[in-house]
Order: sequence, then C-alpha cells, then structure tokens
Amino acid sequence: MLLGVIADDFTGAGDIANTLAKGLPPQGGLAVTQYLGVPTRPAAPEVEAGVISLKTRSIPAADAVAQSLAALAWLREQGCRQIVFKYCSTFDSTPEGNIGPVGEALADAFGASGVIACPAFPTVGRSVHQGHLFVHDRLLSESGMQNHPLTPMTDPDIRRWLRRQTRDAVGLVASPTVRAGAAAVRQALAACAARGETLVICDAATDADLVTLGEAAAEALLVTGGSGIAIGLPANFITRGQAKGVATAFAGVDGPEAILAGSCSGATRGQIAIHAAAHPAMALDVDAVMAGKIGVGDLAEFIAAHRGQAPLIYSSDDPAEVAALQKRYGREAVAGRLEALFADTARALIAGGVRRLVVAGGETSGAVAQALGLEALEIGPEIDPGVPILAAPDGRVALALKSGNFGAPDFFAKALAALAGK
Ligand SMILES: Nc1ncnc2c1ncn2[C@@H]1O[C@H](COP(=O)(O)OP(=O)(O)OP(=O)(O)O)[C@@H](O)[C@H]1O
Ligand SMILES: O=C(O)[C@@H](O)C(=O)CO
Repeated sequence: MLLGVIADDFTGAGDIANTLAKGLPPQGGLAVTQYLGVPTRPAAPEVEAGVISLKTRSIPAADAVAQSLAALAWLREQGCRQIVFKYCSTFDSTPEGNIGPVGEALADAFGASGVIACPAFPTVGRSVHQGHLFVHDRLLSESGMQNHPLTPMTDPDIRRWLRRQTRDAVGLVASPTVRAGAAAVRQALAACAARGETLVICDAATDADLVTLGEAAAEALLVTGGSGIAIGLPANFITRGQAKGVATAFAGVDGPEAILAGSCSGATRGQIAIHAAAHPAMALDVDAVMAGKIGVGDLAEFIAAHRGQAPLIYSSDDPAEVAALQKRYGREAVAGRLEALFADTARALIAGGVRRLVVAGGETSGAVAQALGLEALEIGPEIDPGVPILAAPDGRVALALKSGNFGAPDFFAKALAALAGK
C-alpha cells in the first residue's frame, strides 16, 4: 500500500476513495479499498490506497486522537509512504476539535510541521480564499452550515476556527503563492514550519490549485484536507512508476432496495421532497421514536411492503424542528437514538434480503456501515461528485453512502439505478 487515508466519517471516506480511484486523466487513479474501522488483517497485496473510515468527527477529541493514531499504526504497517487525514469540505468541527487535535497528533507522529490543511472541493462549490471558506458564493457561516445539528459552523475564517482547536499557531498559504506553483508552495510551507506552525490553511478555488498543492505535497509524509486535496496525489505515485493507474469497474447488483436518510441538510431535504413526490416515503415521528413507540419492526415492515418502489425512510427535518427536538431530549440523545434505529434497521433489511441500500448523512452512514459489519468495500464508479458506488467484496450488497450536502436533486433514484449497474 502506497497511500493511506484516515477519514473522520464514512461518507467522507467514500468521497476521498472516489477521488483517488478516479485520479486525473490521462494517468487514472489508484486501486482503492475502503475499510470500515481499523482492519484486523493485513491489506490485500493489490491495494495501492487504503482509506480507513472512522467515526471521529463528533466524538471527544481524546478518543478521536486515539482512534486516528491506531489507524495510522495499521497504515504504516502496510508500508504507506504518505498519509492523508480527511475531514469535511465544510470543515465540520467544534471549538474543541477534532480537526486540530487529530491533525497535530498525526503531525507529531511524523515529527512534521508546515502540514497542508485544505478543505476545498471546487466541484461542489467549496473554496478557500485568504483562509475563509465559501460554499458556492456564500461564506461558510451563511451557507446553512451554521444550523448543522452536531457541528454548527459559525465562523468562516477557518484559520481562526482551527486555532481554537490547536496547540500551535496555524499558518496560511494564500492564493497568490498557490498560483505561483508547487515550488512556491513548498517554500511557503517550509517558512510556516520554521515559525512553528504545525497546520497550514492553504487557499484553493479550482482543481488546478489543488493539483498544485498535490504536486507540492509529493514528498510530504502527511497531508490534511477534504477530498479535493487528493486530486493530484495519485499522479505522484503513477509518474514515479510506483502505482499502475487503474480504471474502476462495477457489474451492478440487482435485488430489493431501501433508502434511509438521517441527514438534515438542505440538499438532503430537497432530495427527500423530490423522491417522496413520486415514491413511498415514511417520515419518522421522532417523538414516537424517543418514546420507544416506533422501532425497527415498523421500519422494516414499511420497506418490505414497498419492495421494488424505491421506498424511503427519513428522520430529516428543518432546522427549527431539529432545534426543538434537541432542546426536548438533548442533542446527543436524539442523534444517538436515531442513528441506532437506522443502524438496526439496516441490519434487519440486509438480513431480510435487501441488496441495494442508499443512506444519506455521514454520521447516519457511519452507524449503518458499522452495524453491517463489512470490513472492506470496493470502490465502483462515481454516482455524483463525491459519492461512489461501494460494493461488498462478495458482490452481494452494494451501497451508496451520501454526504449530507452532496448529490443531484434526484440522487436517491439515480443511486438505486447506479447500484443496479444501470
Ligand atoms: N429530526 C432530527 N432531529 C434531531 N437530530 C436529527 C434528526 N434527524 C437526524 N438527526 C441527527 O442529525 C445528525 C445528522 O448528521 P449526519 O452526519 O447523518 O448528516 P449530515 O451532517 O447532513 O451529513 P454529513 O456529515 O455527511 O455532512 C445525525 O446524528 C442524526 O441522527
Ligand atoms: O468533504 C465532504 O464534504 C464530505 O466528504 C464529508 O465529509 C461530509 O460528511
């Protein structure tokens, strides 16, 4: 294994696995496997990039650090020459972490400083200008992310936001330097390192900027960022003759289907509205869930009753209703209960014969993927930017795990068709 990724959530892991598998024309990408948690066995010899999916975005910082270091240890045992710490393109974190604590702990493990930190993902509108993160033409803090149920993002100055989480000062490599090319970036990162800046926010507004950052990072032991930071990395290994450059393949999986949505993002709620207008959809009554009046049996029954019609179950609600529920029950309690319900339901559905499963939301997908106990997934073609098809190695089940903000308006129907190989 050449390249190892430590991802702080499951959909984010799929996102960067997709980027690494695609690579850039004409070279192509790497042979990628996504692992669910730290694997207990060595990687298969053909794997060139291994992406370890953790669920560390919203847990206490010390736990996130411990899990990330365990992932690092396994990836080093597999011989990785470079590690990427993948977090969200909207920099999802709290003032306590976990981007800062995990980033610095990984840097310490390598004795590294002047480490790139870049969440930019221009294909889906995330760009960094003078250290400020934008979602399309809105500052992060006015993009809807200020209402996120777990990690409300209220400061678009991600250098300042990250500094609240870190031990050391945070650097900035702004776009004039990035536009000056890889050598200028390397020089600026070295200057940051000399000033004691462990993590360095790097501007990027286009894929070309990310390719430059990737080129600048060719020899770096550690890189951190959103999936965009990986755009240029496969080429480094392929041009050096260390990796072959492969195209992804997927034959399709047919059979019963289900869609589960726990994401409350604007994008997911829009996708739910479009899907529910033409397909069976069950809106969860969260008060009834919290009271134990609705359980796995009810959800599994709904899916079974609508087999073949692309049935959807969702807990997603608008920010005001989410805030009211959180006030009533506590943020962690309601999130935990819903995630457990979706996870147990997914396990029951797969046991009952469902073979195509679409899940919306990173935390929700993490809970579901853990419950399914799949250790490794192969990366198939991209459904929409940032969302690949994921296939169980035995070819029995195919999954689409969608980050909250990703996907076209008709994503759910599109994903089920893609999982069937259509
Ligand atoms: N109606 C609701 N009220 C309160 N919390 C909810 C509700 N529905 C879902 N949740 C919780 O909100 C969280 C949503 O996070 P999740 O990561 O699944 O989606 P997301 O944040 O939109 O996606 P991503 O992390 O990929 O951007 C989950 O913990 C989920 O259980
Ligand atoms: O970077 C992103 O936006 C996604 O991969 C993600 O991590 C959302 O959970």
